[in-house]
Parts: sequence; C-alpha cells; structure tokens
Amino acid sequence: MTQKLILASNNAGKLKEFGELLGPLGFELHAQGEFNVPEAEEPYHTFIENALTKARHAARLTGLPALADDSGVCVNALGGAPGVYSARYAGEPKSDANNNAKLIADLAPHADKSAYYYCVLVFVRHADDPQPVIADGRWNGEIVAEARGSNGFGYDPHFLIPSLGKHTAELSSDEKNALSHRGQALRALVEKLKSA
Ligand SMILES: O=P(O)(O)OP(=O)(O)OP(=O)(O)OC[C@H]1O[C@@H](n2cnc3c(O)ncnc32)[C@H](O)[C@@H]1O
Ligand SMILES: [Mg+2]
Repeated sequence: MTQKLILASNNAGKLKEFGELLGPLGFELHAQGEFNVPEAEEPYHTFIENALTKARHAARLTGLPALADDSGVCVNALGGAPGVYSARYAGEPKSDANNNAKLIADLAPHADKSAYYYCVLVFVRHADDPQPVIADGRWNGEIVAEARGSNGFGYDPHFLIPSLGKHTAELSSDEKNALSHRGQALRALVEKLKSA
C-alpha cells in the first residue's frame, strides 16, 4: 500500500528533490501547498526545532503523516552563518539572488572559504507523534564568488565541491541527490523508518 506523505515545505527546489528521492520508494507525496497549508513560523535558533515545528504544523492541518526539512549553508569563517537563517539571510522577502550577494560580500575579507550544507529531516506520523523520526546530513564544500551552473536552488551556483571541481548547480539532479546533505539525510531516515 502506498503511504500518503505531506511534504511540509514551500520550497520548490526541495520539493523537486524529495520527489526524485522518495517517489521511487512508493510514497504518495503531496506538497503542503496542495492542502493550502500556510508557511509555518520558524522562530528557533536550531535546525531541529524548526524542522519539528514545520512537520507538526503540516500534520496538524492535514491529518496526515508529514516530513519537514530544515537546512542551510554554514560558513566556517562566518561562525556558521547564515546557518539556520539561510533562507532569509538578506532579509524579507526571501531571495536567492540577494542571499547569494550578501554571502559573497560578507565572505570577501576572509581567506577561509570552507562551508557545509546541513539538513535535518523530521517525520511525524501525526501532529502529536511522541516519537518523531529524525535524521541529518552534511555536505562539505567551499563558497566561490563566481556563480556557475543553473541546476539546483539557493546557494548552489556558489557552492563548490572541490573533489568534483564543480559547483553544485552544475551537477545533474541524480549527482546532487547521491551526495547532498538532503540525500544523505533522506537515506538515513528511510532506514530508520524501515526499522521503526
Ligand atoms: O522552510 P521551507 O518551506 O521548507 O523552505 P525554506 O526555503 O524556507 O527552507 P529552510 O527554512 O530550511 O531554509 C533553507 C535554506 O537553505 C538553503 N539551502 C538548503 N538546502 C540547499 C540546497 O540543497 N542547495 C542550495 N541551498 C540550500 C536555501 O537558501 C534554503 O532556502
Ligand atoms: Mg523556511
């Protein structure tokens, strides 16, 4: 039997990647927007608290199991910023172009360009699930001022994977999903769900 699952996100880039990663596993995926679920508040300073809040919010409003992702890019020379604030680093309304411009400007005086993408996933069977299933993933790289590639979303045009010599926006979706913070977290989550 296919399991209905609400994706508790309004980010089109994430939704595409979840479809690619989870579709073949037989879940019946629905973006929360299909159920007119409004964006949840993300008031916390940690990825896990925001992810849990988003998952419970979507499950509460739909009555269905929900999966939330809270993620971001953490830059070492900036003390981990933008981190949990990655989506709105340059302020509201959210804009990938403005966020990237601010990141490149903030990092310009620093020699250390190392960074990592981080992703926490939370699955809840229902809004008050006392045992949410949680997994995370991390993907190391470097921030480069020059933008390259047109795939992916967010900071991908500026995120270099040194071992590949490519920016993540230059990777095919299969290549990105095989390596990314989100792909790693999702595979770990699926393993946990199998044994839960
Ligand atoms: O909360 P939802 O609705 O899921 O969508 P969001 O975009 O607000 O998502 P987050 O609050 O988790 O913020 C994550 C931000 O981190 C960045 N990010 C996360 N994963 C990324 C990826 O795979 N590639 C590029 N940027 C990414 C991007 O700027 C995202 O907007
Ligand atoms: Mg968000």
